[in-house]
Amino acid sequence: MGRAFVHVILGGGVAAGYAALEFVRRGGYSRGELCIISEETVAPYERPALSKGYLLPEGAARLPGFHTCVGANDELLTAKWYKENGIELVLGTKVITADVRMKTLLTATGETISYKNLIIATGARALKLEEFGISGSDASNICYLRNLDDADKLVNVMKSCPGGNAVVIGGGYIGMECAAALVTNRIKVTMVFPESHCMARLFTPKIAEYYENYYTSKGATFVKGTVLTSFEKDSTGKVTSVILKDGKHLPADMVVVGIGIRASTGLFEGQLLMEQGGIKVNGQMLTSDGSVYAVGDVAAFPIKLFDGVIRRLEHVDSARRTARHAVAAILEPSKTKDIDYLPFFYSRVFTLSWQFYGNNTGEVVHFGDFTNSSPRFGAYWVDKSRIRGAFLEGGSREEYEAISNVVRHKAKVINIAELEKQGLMFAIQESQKDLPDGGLALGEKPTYVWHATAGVIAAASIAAFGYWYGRKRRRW
Ligand SMILES: Cc1cc2nc3c(=O)[nH]c(=O)nc-3n(C[C@H](O)[C@H](O)[C@H](O)COP(=O)(O)OP(=O)(O)OC[C@H]3O[C@@H](n4cnc5c(N)ncnc54)[C@H](O)[C@@H]3O)c2cc1C
Ligand SMILES: NC(=O)c1ccc[n+]([C@@H]2O[C@H](COP(=O)([O-])OP(=O)(O)OC[C@H]3O[C@@H](n4cnc5c(N)ncnc54)[C@H](O)[C@@H]3O)[C@@H](O)[C@H]2O)c1
Ligand SMILES: O=C1O[C@H]([C@@H](O)CO)C(O)=C1O
Repeated sequence: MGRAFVHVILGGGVAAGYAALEFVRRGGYSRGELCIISEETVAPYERPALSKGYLLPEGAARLPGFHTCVGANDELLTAKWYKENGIELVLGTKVITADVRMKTLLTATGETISYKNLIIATGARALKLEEFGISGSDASNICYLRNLDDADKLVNVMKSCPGGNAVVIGGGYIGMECAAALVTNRIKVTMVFPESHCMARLFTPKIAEYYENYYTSKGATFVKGTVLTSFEKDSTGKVTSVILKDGKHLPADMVVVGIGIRASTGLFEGQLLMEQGGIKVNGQMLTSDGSVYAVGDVAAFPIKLFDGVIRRLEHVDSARRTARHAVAAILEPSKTKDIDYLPFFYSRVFTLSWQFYGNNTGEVVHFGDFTNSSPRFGAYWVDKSRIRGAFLEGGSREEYEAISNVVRHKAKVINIAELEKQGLMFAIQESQKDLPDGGLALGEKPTYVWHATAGVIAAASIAAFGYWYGRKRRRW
């Protein structure tokens, strides 16, 4: 007993939403031929909002305001939009087994759904402390953050302890963004993580120092280079303190845990080739099976810019673009080249905002002002005399565009000391080399605009003179 669709998108997160919009934009299906199956009970939404706008003390983001694809300044895809576009939303439905050979999916409700083309967009799940041998993280005041239910729990727990103590476990993206949100909600925050500095996956010690000093100035405390071993709880089972490896007790009215994710590949292990902890795909996002594609957090795909190295990226821009690419490959395979993706990560905490492009490999060259309270600083990563990665805090749209360009074009670096001196100007000047007339200051009009304007003024002046002279002659 079940339904058959031409295209099935398995998973209802960010990639699913962007894939659905691409199907509609390309008109590549008929009503009833496309469905999204999602364990979540709401239509795809911009997951990044959950650790930012959703946690604001006032004017917090709430659905339907952040359904996809508003995160990319595109259409708001509400449940009504899917209905209007003939896309079946099978929500609140977990797929429990997949049969790639038979092209069928079995849902927890006992339905078998068959497909011609499958896009796997199952994303990832948050790692639990129990997976590191630490029990008790199911307490009512311990919060993880992956989906809307988690975010609602986090908001409720936060509201239950105004002015209280929060311990944040993990110094990565979730840890940093939730810590900033907790401080903004006037909760006292202590962050605990095993590395010597925050965001160890991406930040240099110098960059990390800036953010740690900023957080400390906002009242946060860092306990670095250690891990928790257990929780102390009261008679109701609520956590009252976090016990660290060295025996230290951190008082806690609430705990937020952000210790990484695992890609949700389980349904397809043994059926599809895997790599980098994800489902391996080619430049068309096609898996080792000719009818199955994988996108977003779950997909391990070749990064052309890094000479085809297979990477699994856990970021929203990659989810959006790989999703669109898979739909293009399904609908117009002959016209769809291999994906040529420039890895792009970003974060916004407090009033700070940074962007990173490329790969953080090679020699690091820092630039800018690391002291200012309204900061503008960054770094380049240089490998074999080429820019491989670039980071900028507090840039303008044009400046972010400039650093993305030097990474995309692997800009040549002759002299490291010179690069350090030029700093951001290096990226701006390099980017202007591609513009007409050899370049211009940021925001200036290209010369050809001035030439054209001068031409129009000159022609108008000659015409006016001729008219006046003619009038004068006639009068005479
Ligand atoms: C709190 C938070 C904030 C973030 N902020 C940023 C940010 O600022 N910038 C950034 O670049 N990235 C950010 N990310 C990462 C970004 O959200 C992810 O990279 C992106 O969501 C990946 O999209 P996806 O569609 O692959 O997976 P997801 O968005 O996780 O969607 C997967 C979907 O599949 C469903 N699913 C999984 N298994 C099944 C199953 N068996 N049956 C049915 N449904 C299933 C899930 O319920 C979910 O709906 C953030 C992530 C989180 C959690
Ligand atoms: N702005 C963004 O791009 C953004 C924002 C939020 C989430 N995300 C994504 O969501 C996912 C989850 O983020 P995350 O912060 O959980 O993962 P992460 O990988 O960014 O950070 C995990 C952190 O957990 C800590 N850790 C690891 N093992 C631990 C242990 N046993 N005990 C204590 N601490 C431990 C480490 O400090 C590590 O930095 C990631 O894929 C991330 O890319 C991205
Ligand atoms: O990409 C994102 O989407 C949400 C929000 O912009 C949606 O409105 C958010 O906070 C991001 O970082």
